[in-house]
Amino acid sequence: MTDIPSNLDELRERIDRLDADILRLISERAECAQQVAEIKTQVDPDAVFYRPEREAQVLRRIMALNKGPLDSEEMARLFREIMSACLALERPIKVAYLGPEGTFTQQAALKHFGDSAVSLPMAAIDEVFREVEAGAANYGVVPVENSTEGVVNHTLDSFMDSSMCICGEVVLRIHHHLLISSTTRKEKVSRIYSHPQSFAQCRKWLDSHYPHAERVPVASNAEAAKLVKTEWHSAAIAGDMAAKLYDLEKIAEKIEDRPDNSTRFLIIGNQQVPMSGEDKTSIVVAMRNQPGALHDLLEPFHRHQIDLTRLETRPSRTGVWNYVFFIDFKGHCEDPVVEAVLEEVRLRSAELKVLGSYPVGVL
Ligand SMILES: O=C(O)C(=O)C[C@]1(C(=O)O)C=C[C@@H](O)C=C1
Repeated sequence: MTDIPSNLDELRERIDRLDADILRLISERAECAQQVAEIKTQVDPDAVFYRPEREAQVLRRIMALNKGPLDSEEMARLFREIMSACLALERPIKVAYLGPEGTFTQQAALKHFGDSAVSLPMAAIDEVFREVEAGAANYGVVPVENSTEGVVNHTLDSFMDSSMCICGEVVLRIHHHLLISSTTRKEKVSRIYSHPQSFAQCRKWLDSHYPHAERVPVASNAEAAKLVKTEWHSAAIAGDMAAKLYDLEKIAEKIEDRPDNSTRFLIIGNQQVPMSGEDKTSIVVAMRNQPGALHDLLEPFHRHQIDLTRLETRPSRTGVWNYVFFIDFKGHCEDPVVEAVLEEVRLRSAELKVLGSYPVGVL
């Protein structure tokens, strides 16, 4: 590295020069993205501009190249925003998410697509699916599992009736805060609003700090934050986005019982994503109703040493006491080993649907 001056004025001059260089380089990068868009449109008039596999590769490369002093995740977040702006220049994209505004799902959507994506709040998970199916949004973001509370059944069920596929995943650390408005009397909090999952994730903390407060479940954390604005004796449990959106004060931060509390979200769309080098595949399998069927189904994964990352059971909608399995595993469906496993599983099951292969969440 070149010598860094120690005097404040000189340092600021140096920062100004570096900023001018960064500006020039970002603009040059944006011009490249515009040319990429031109080539994509020449090759295919219905080209898809958002390329999840390429974005994952760019972010992984930046993280591997980074030598500090900024943390690799921090650096990747900066590049996430640069790519988001470049993509918006190529073709702005619309992303439907489980709303209202201020939910963790919106936070996940912005984490994955960056601030330049247009995000559209939907009232329910199946509306997110419908919005993307109808073409009103390019992609959708829905929660699928929480490390404390388990699976989001609505999301799995929606896949059974939909032709949508999975184009990506994003994992968000969930931090809950106890929030009040400027009119709330802190010492008089007798009612707390939140989403049932958030109550469950903060149960122990609430039992020891607010054992007598009434816990009122509402449809979302953002809804809880909104209600608190008008009540002097109420508080809400919600995240940073809702706190900022409704201008609420945090009287207790990170009150979740488990410090590793996180939620995984899926990106849905209608595009098959090529290999990125580190991928996952999600399938749904209907099983024949016979002894040992589940063992038979999983055996090929074991034999080919494919890592299962999740196995979830849901009742099938087509027959009483029939079940379907949602299986996630490491690998891409275009990989010959995975192809062979899927063929074997297909023969052993009543029905198999590949929901998608997609890059393992980078950020
Ligand atoms: O490589 C591409 O296909 C691009 O469009 C460029 C770019 C980027 O900025 O790096 C932008 C959007 C895509 O989602 C992926 C990458």
